Amino acid sequence: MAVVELSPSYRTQLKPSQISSLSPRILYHRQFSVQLVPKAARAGIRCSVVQNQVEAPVATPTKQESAKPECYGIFCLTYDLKAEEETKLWKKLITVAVSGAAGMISNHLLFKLAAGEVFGPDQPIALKLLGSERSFQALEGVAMELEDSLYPLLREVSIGIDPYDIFKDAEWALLIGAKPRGPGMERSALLDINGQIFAEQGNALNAVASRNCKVIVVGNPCNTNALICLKNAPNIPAKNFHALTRLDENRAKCQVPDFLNAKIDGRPVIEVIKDRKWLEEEFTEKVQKRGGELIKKWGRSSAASTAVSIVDAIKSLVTPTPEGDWFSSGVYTNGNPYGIAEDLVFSMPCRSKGDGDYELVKDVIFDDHLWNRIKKSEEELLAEKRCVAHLIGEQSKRSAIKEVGPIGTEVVGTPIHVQREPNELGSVGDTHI
Ligand SMILES: NC(=O)C1=CN([C@@H]2O[C@H](COP(=O)(O)OP(=O)(O)OC[C@H]3O[C@@H](n4cnc5c(N)ncnc54)[C@H](O)[C@@H]3O)[C@@H](O)[C@H]2O)C=CC1
Ligand SMILES: O=C([O-])CC(=O)C(=O)O
Repeated sequence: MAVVELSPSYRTQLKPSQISSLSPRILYHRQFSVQLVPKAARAGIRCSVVQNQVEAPVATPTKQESAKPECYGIFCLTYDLKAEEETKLWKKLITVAVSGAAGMISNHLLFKLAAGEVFGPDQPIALKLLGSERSFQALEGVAMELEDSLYPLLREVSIGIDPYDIFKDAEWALLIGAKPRGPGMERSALLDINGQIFAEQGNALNAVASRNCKVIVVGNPCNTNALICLKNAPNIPAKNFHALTRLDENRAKCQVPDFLNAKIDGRPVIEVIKDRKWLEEEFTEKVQKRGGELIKKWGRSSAASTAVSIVDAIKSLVTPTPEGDWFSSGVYTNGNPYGIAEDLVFSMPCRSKGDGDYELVKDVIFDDHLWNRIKKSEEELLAEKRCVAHLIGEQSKRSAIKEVGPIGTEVVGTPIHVQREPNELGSVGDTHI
């Protein structure tokens, strides 16, 4: 393989970290005889590799370009892919923002995103990573590991702690950054700590993200955090906001799928598994308590399986749902067919055409047992909503806006101002609801 020598003048344009990480990437791209164009681009520096040479770059920074946040290390380079047949077929670059990027879940997720496991092997990706002040060094570590992984599809990485920088033009925002619960805690107890984060990030998305940005809220309690987020982002359709409830679907499937609607060998589960008590009590409770049980064992909440469920949740939106199937996602209840209170984020059966959007499945069946549990979840979410009235209430930009639901229903956000009662969140369930 040819070794590329960087000219001294080129080196002077780069930070030491960039120089040390340049060669492997260049060598990699050399294998495909790709022309390199450093994304100096941003700073106006250009160079190309032709026959083992790197042209000395010429720096021509412009005012507008230098105002942009700097991308990380080797990712300050982008490549002109003209020479590469395969990459000619690649789709247009997408920008994915991830908050809590230095945390446990992201540590699994980011590498799946960069590898093409989520958006596909022909989808180049720019990752914009949001951390907190405390986690900034760790965030740099994450970016270094992404560099070292040499993912061809990963075209850009930026890191920062200001959501207004990091969410700029984001087409997907995966909001993971939030405090996890510890052993013995209820998820709803995180509301006081985490709710504010999602109000701020909703505001930032509203100001700078793509107008059709798809948002997946993971930080707990994810349903109510998603509600807070969407209420603070009225410029983005409420339908674009999801709470990650997919982990529970996956957990349920690993025990036994939805026992009323699912089939085993073409026969309804309840005909095959006759033990109704097990289905109603043990099965449901097992799924419900799974997160807490794992925290007891690990001392921290699920990370790898959560990352997998985020991948599943996104893939369900970007690939057509197979005939007769559906997936679970926490979505805004705006004209829902199941009679769930409007103006909540509630897990619903969804289908997608693969365009990032979804429609609700209207004919899922419930029995009294399931219906009672659903109603308890609804009560719990209504109580959480009352607790965050100050984050979604009168100050909320969206609450003043009349929205038209998917089936033409007009819904007006109705802020409720109720003081938090100490035991109001006495939780009935432990599932993402
Ligand atoms: N919806 C679901 O199915 C699941 C949700 N979760 C939730 O996901 C969240 C994150 O979990 P982990 O990654 O395990 O936690 P973690 O503690 O490992 O990582 C969280 C990261 O977020 C950062 N952070 C905190 N505030 C931030 C802010 N305002 N902006 C950007 N970053 C910020 C922290 O510095 C930390 O690096 C928790 O709230 C947890 O309860 C966890 C598992 C499943
Ligand atoms: O239980 C938690 O706090 C984390 C989580 O949401 C889960 O594992 O389901």
